[in-house]
Amino acid sequence: MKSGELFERAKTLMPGGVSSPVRAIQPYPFYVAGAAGAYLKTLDGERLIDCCLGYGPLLLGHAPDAVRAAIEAQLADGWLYGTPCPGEVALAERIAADHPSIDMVRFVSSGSEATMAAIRLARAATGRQDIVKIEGGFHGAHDAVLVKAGSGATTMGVPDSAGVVADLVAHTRQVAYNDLEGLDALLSSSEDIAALIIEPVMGNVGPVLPEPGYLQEVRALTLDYDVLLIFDEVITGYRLGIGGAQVRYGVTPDLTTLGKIIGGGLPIGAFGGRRDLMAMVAPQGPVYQAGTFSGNPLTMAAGSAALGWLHENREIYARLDAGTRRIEEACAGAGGSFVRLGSMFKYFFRPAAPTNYAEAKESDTAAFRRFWEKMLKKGIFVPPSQFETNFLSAAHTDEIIEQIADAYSTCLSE
Ligand SMILES: Cc1ncc(COP(=O)(O)O)c(C=O)c1O
Ligand SMILES: N[C@H](C=O)CCC(=O)O
Repeated sequence: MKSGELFERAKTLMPGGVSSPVRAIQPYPFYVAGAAGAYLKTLDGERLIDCCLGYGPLLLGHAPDAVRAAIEAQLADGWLYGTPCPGEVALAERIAADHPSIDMVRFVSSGSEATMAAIRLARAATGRQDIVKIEGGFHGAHDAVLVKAGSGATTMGVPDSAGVVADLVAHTRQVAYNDLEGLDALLSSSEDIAALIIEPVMGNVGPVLPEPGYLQEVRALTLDYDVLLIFDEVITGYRLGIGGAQVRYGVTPDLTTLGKIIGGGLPIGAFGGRRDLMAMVAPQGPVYQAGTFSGNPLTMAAGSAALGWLHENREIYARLDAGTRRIEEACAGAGGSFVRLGSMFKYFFRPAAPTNYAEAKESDTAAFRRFWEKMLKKGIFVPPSQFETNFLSAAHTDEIIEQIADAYSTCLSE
């Protein structure tokens, strides 16, 4: 009950008692005393298998040796300089080499900052004002993208935030995922569209997967209408393999946003793209963007260590893909739908796998909540929302995956 007492104190000090809305599990969230490998240790003395993994960054699991060693080595040399550090050049080289779309990159401190800056850059480069986003796509918590946003905005039932200037969101147009006709109609309806921003695989309402050919056609349409294509790979970057969704699907956007995994578990974001576009970013160009903690040496060291490890251990992608397949098998016949891609997965309380936001929202969220509680009692922590993706990490051994599969099978049949 230590967590319950702490949450009571927290609620008097922080809105909802938390630092990010999705964490406000009712009646109270568990507080974490420590984390290692695939496990969280709660303040109440429980040991949980973690399938939330910080909402995606921890592809190597908690506190992996390779990343910890890099952080410790950097700690000895300080952790904030306010001048360039060698680590940012190394991480930029790695990211540019891995992503067909990225010639140059700017580091920021969160995925939200990355998408905000990428949109500003797209507007500046095209001289146009509107952007198109996908219904249910989540690109962080800044004004332009808080319209029909997924993640906590859907879970809490407030898809549009209070306090957002109506004139600004009037420039954010929406289209359903996997709807090419709708996209074509929207792009043809206006000459003031700067960019389409899209999670290539939707990660904040499930996962929801692209239908065959969808992303290729999105690229073709944006080229036809001369609209910039921004892939938001904050979740999918390095999660779906080296080079993320753009390599997996063979589609090269104009700009890419990254975050989560590239920081090795420390706060990060990045946006990158073609040289002619990135040359517009200050101080090289007129698009202002800045940050005290951007490219800080600690995150750069952690990020390079994580990405270096992934390069050396690429076999984990196939192993984790087999892992989510094993969990899928355990859910067969339970009446809902299982969606998975590599180490991303979700069981939807809806008979057919959703193809877009509207369909995902048809899921039985009360049934999800009952299931979530049963899983927690069995020692498995999955994100506390039907609309957040579950993850596996390299620390999830085949034995641990078997335990997860067993828990799914039992909790869904009870
Ligand atoms: C696809 C996507 N884009 C952007 C963001 C924003 O990233 P951050 O939480 O680091 O601001 C997130 C997650 O929050 C995300 O999942
Ligand atoms: N879905 C979000 C990011 O991917 C969850 C993180 C948060 O809102 O705290």
